[in-house]
Amino acid sequence: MSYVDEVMQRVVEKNPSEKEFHQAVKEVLDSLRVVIEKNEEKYRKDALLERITEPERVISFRIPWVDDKGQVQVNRGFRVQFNSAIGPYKGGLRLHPSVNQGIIKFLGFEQIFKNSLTGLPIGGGKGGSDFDPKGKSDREIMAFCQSFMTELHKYIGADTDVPAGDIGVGGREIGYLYGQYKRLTGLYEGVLTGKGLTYGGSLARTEATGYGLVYMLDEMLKANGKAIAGSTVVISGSGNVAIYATQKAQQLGAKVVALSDSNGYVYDKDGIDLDLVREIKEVRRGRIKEYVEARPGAVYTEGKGIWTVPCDIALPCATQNELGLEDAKALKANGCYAVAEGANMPSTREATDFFQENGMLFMPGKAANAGGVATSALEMSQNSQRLSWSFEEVDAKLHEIMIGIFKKVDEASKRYGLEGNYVAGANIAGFEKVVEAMNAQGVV
Ligand SMILES: NC(=O)C1=CN([C@@H]2O[C@H](COP(=O)(O)OP(=O)(O)OC[C@H]3O[C@@H](n4cnc5c(N)ncnc54)[C@H](O)[C@@H]3O)[C@@H](O)[C@H]2O)C=CC1
Ligand SMILES: O=C(O)CCC(=O)C(=O)O
Repeated sequence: MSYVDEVMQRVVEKNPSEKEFHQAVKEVLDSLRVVIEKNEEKYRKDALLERITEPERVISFRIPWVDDKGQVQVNRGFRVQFNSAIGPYKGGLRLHPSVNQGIIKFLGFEQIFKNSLTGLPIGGGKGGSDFDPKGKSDREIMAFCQSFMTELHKYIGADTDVPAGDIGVGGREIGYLYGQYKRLTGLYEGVLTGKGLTYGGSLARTEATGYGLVYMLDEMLKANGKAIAGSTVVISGSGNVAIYATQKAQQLGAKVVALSDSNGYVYDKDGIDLDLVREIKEVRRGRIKEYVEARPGAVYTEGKGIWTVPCDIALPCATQNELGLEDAKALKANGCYAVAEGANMPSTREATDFFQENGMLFMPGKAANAGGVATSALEMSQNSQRLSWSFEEVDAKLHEIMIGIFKKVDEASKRYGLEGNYVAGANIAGFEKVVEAMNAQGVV
């Protein structure tokens, strides 16, 4: 059996029931076959793949908090500190009822390679809880965040592990988490990113993941003789990533015709009114179906199905495995030629293979959505310098970083004779830097 297959088998045996983690590891290891085969014995002797697929540390803890009725609730919290070869652990916190150890491990594993691709000194980590923020009052959100940080603060720090937002964690939650960290430690330091602008946040971090996704899309299209201007775009989700991807795509001349949330999707043939979406989602914290109340020309459909809306470009920006094989086929049948992932692992392996086997351009999340974490690293730099850069300065750096990531991904795919396979390019280029750093630091 090849070394890659052996390790894959062991990952499944050692982590039963963590199916998203298996999926993420398999995708990376399959891409790395061409690299590993060149020096299989050395990698095997160094147990390199065993080390890279085993988190340095998995922390799991109880989060008790009191709801508005006076009832004590108990959630489970996680922080997976996956790999610190190239810098302090860095990655978001997710609050969603689906969160479990396998999901946090898949996200932490992806984060290692994504963070490596940014070119910045950040290792991979991820955390979260099965707490459901939907329908909770502000006070309940604060009580939960304070209890979460009461445990988490023991394991994080500005130079050791720097969490940020992810699904269910935005500016409000980061504020409550930061306040509690400061209260417990007495430290005013850049221990979290995505902070508010009045207490150490960076301009353009809110926009960064969505903007970065569209900058990456732009590079991929240009390299393949196409352009964003004049295209029709479908974007899933209506949270942080989806909103700012919509904004940048519109600025570059695209028409975004659909957005969704976990209940259903809206189709607006005249183009999405983003101010209205922001009012519903960012101010009212409402549901996307409220959109059609103010835009009678738009149509709301309950349930899945957003990928049946005809488009040139699809940007999945909601959650993992939201786009399966049948969705991929529907996109292709309706003329879609490019997919770039704003979410982490939103396309199933079958869908990804379909895109690649059917001549569609496909950029995986770990390259396409790296602008968020890259700008978090820029927030860390500003915190260390005790300076704040202008929006234009941060945005220009983000743009440059996304262009750089595209070049690395493209170059790595070509070096292995896999031109146009950006999945392989991203995994290989991300892996190479981490491995070099791991080798330099000995058996750790
Ligand atoms: N916020 C960031 O900076 C980054 C986020 N990401 C990824 O982007 C994705 C979206 O994250 P955010 O926009 O930050 O979160 P968010 O909480 O602001 O928005 C999440 C959106 O996805 C939808 N959603 C969640 N679960 C769903 C489900 N099961 N089915 C359909 N829709 C669902 C929600 O309704 C919401 O519209 C996630 O995969 C996240 O890991 C990736 C890189 C950075
Ligand atoms: O900004 C960060 O540190 C993390 C963003 C994130 O969670 C991600 O890249 O998936």
